[in-house]
Amino acid sequence: MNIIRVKDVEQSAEKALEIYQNAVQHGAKVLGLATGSTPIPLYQKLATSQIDFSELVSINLDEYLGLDGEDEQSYRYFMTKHLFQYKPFKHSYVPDGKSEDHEAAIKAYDRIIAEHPIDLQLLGIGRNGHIGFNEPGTPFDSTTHIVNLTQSTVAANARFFEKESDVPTQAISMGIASVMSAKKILLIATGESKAEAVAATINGPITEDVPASILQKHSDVTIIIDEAAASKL
Ligand SMILES: N[C@@H]1[C@@H](O)[C@H](O)[C@@H](COP(=O)(O)O)O[C@@H]1O
Repeated sequence: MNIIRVKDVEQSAEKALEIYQNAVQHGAKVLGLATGSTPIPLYQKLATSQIDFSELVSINLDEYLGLDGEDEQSYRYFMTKHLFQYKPFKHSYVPDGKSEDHEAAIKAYDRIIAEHPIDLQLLGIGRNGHIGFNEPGTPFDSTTHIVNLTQSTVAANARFFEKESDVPTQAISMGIASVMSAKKILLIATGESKAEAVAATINGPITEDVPASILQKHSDVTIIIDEAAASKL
């Protein structure tokens, strides 16, 4: 694991931008993307950068179940708002949260991942160590699947909704094995609320109780953390 400690959120985004510029210059064709508040400063820098994504494919980690791409709370909408409207990709895949046939949507997404091997996978991390929507206890060999969100995750994501009861309780998420199949992984964590999850991910045992701890087994992981997120290392 390559740990990059930075002073603050601004520096985390600057460092992450360098990694994207380098990856695209070296031929990256498929970018695995994440949502949540952590990647927003990076997306702002990518949106105003000189990088051309029009020949690249993006594959998002997850989507709430029951929301379609036009719903302002959906992750497809989030990605369009923060990145795709400024920097269109050749194709941007986001799991289908509105499919009537979840099994078909899951199989279709696994096929997309198999046909478009991810060169650089961006991750945030949940306060409980989840990656994507892979909550604690998710098998490390999981591929795309339907997840039941923990109360901690629903509460943490409620800030984007009118009220907590509006937060979907299920999602469709790339599995941990899907994430680990990426050639390169970049995890960004900022803020005190992630300090415990970061410490468990970097120094803790590899356990399904902390989904991100599996990253210790990946050959090319970079973790960018600010001082607050590094405070329990
Ligand atoms: N599905 C997303 C994750 O991909 C994200 O990493 C996490 C942390 O979000 P934030 O960066 O807002 O703390 O929230 C959600 O659960």
